[in-house]
Amino acid sequence: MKIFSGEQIYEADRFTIEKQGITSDALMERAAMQIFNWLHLRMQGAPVKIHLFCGIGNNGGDGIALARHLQEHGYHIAVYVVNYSQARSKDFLINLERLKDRKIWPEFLDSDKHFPEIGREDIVVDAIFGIGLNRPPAPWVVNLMQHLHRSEAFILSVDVPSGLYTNKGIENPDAVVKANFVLSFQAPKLVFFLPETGVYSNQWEILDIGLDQEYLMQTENEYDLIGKNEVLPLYKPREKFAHKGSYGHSLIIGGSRGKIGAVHLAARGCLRVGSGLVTTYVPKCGLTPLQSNLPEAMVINDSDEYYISKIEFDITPKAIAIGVGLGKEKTTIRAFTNFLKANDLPLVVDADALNILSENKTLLKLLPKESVLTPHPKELERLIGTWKDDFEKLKKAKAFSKKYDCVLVIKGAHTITIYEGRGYINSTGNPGMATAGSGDVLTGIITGLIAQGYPSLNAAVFGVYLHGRAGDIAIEETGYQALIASAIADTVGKAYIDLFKMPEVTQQEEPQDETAK
Ligand SMILES: NC(=O)C1=CN([C@@H]2O[C@H](COP(=O)(O)OP(=O)(O)OC[C@H]3O[C@@H](n4cnc5c(N)ncnc54)[C@H](OP(=O)(O)O)[C@@H]3O)[C@@H](O)[C@H]2O)[C@@H](O)CC1
Ligand SMILES: Nc1ncnc2c1ncn2[C@@H]1O[C@H](COP(=O)(O)OP(=O)(O)O)[C@@H](O)[C@H]1O
Ligand SMILES: [K+]
Repeated sequence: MKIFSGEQIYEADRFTIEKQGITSDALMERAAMQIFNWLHLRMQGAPVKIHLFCGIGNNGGDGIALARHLQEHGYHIAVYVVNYSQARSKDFLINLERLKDRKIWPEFLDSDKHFPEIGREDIVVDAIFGIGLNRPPAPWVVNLMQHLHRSEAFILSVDVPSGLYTNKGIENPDAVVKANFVLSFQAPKLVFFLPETGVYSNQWEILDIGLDQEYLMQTENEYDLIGKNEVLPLYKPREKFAHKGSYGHSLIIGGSRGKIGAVHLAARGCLRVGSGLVTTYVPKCGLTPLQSNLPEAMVINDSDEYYISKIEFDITPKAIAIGVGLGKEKTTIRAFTNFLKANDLPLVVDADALNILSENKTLLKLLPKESVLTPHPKELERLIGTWKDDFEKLKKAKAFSKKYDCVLVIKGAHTITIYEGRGYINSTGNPGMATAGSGDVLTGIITGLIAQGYPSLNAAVFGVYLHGRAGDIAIEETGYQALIASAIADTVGKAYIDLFKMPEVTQQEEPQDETAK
């Protein structure tokens, strides 16, 4: 699903209004109607008090129009205009008049002297600022936001949590509404997925307000949200007459004393994703545990007992993973450097191999084209330096990916894969996956996909999706806390099967055809 910038949404607005020959307030009416329907379906007329806090722009206009619909359906409402500016938008004013015509008189707030009382069981609609925020809110508006939070009422934000910019980070964490739910128009917003801003949108849903499909299809976007629909076209089916050689030989290089498990987990993910053959390359101490616990994987031993000291093998893998459990012994750094100088096979680089690259940046030039790098946030910082906010992080990540022609997989709650100036935001996964070794499993999965012939970018995007989906399916049995990395690997099969499951359709009563009786 495409994610658009603020400017693109405004442009889509203009385009739609012109092409469909409608007024801008008709579009606002659609938006308000959609929110009303959403709420009405869930509340069914319940006598809960709904407090609507409306700014003076179009976000506020949506709130004011929503208030009218709620009132018309008998809901118990209180409307407040958060009067932070005199520059009221045209459609806000139109809707304010419509409200007054129905004898609803909003309370105007313009200082923190008299904030209304809000009960814990009430509902707050936050329509203070939308995507038009362009400077910090006034201190009294910040106090109002805190007042909303203190009430502990359920907060439903219209379009975005008020106080979030669409194109830059947060200046003051108190100046953003923490929404329990966000109803966003037409397309998800990038801020829902970034770690600093995503925490303000606990849950979100998209409401289709009928913006022009042609515009939406043709407009080039920088970020995509990756779900089942996006990965299905990447999937490569298995051929009837295939043999294990058809699906690639993966080599996983890593491990050190006490960290052989990381290689086991990567190899397990690699096998489960379908790599035809998997060989691990580990120090001698890894031989017995690997052979006893993961008989499907082959083992090549380094000459050193505890650390990788020389990377030499006589197989020709289709893809190589390097770094899991590797450590940073001097001898290992030397071995890794010599390996990079000689290697031209596709690489997935993780963990300590990334840290070695960060400390020896000249080595980055030795990476084969389209190598996949899978840093978690700390490893990313070591690679690209610090950032002032998530937007700068993405900018730096794109520059880095371009400079070294690599696919950068920024791991997190919503892992973002960066390549050729574009970002692919993953939609699967859960907090149960914040567990030791889950990143190692991902490394193995991506490597196994490359070995099967997936191009690096597709392997990264698809691999991240499958890994997250496996985690989501696995927690149905384990819950968040008890999920462990090997279970993620072992559930990859179910994640594949799930790709081809149709979404469950709720049974709807067919309208009776009288003539058929
Ligand atoms: N296609 C869609 O998705 C549709 C979207 N719709 C809705 O429109 C919303 C966007 O509306 P919007 O452009 O009027 O901006 P909004 O966020 O209401 O801000 C109001 C104005 O306040 C100002 N301002 C900014 N910061 C400020 C500050 N700190 N303190 C004081 N003032 C500040 C700034 O104006 P300025 O003063 O800079 O001229 C700004 O313009 C969108 O989120 C959605 O809810 C639907 O109605 C229809 C279809
Ligand atoms: N809250 C979360 N939601 C979804 N996925 C998560 C979450 N926390 C971690 N993950 C995923 O788990 C993996 C953790 O990787 P990493 O930090 O390298 O762990 P390790 O080094 O222990 O293997 C990443 O793929 C990340 O995206
Ligand atoms: K809002």
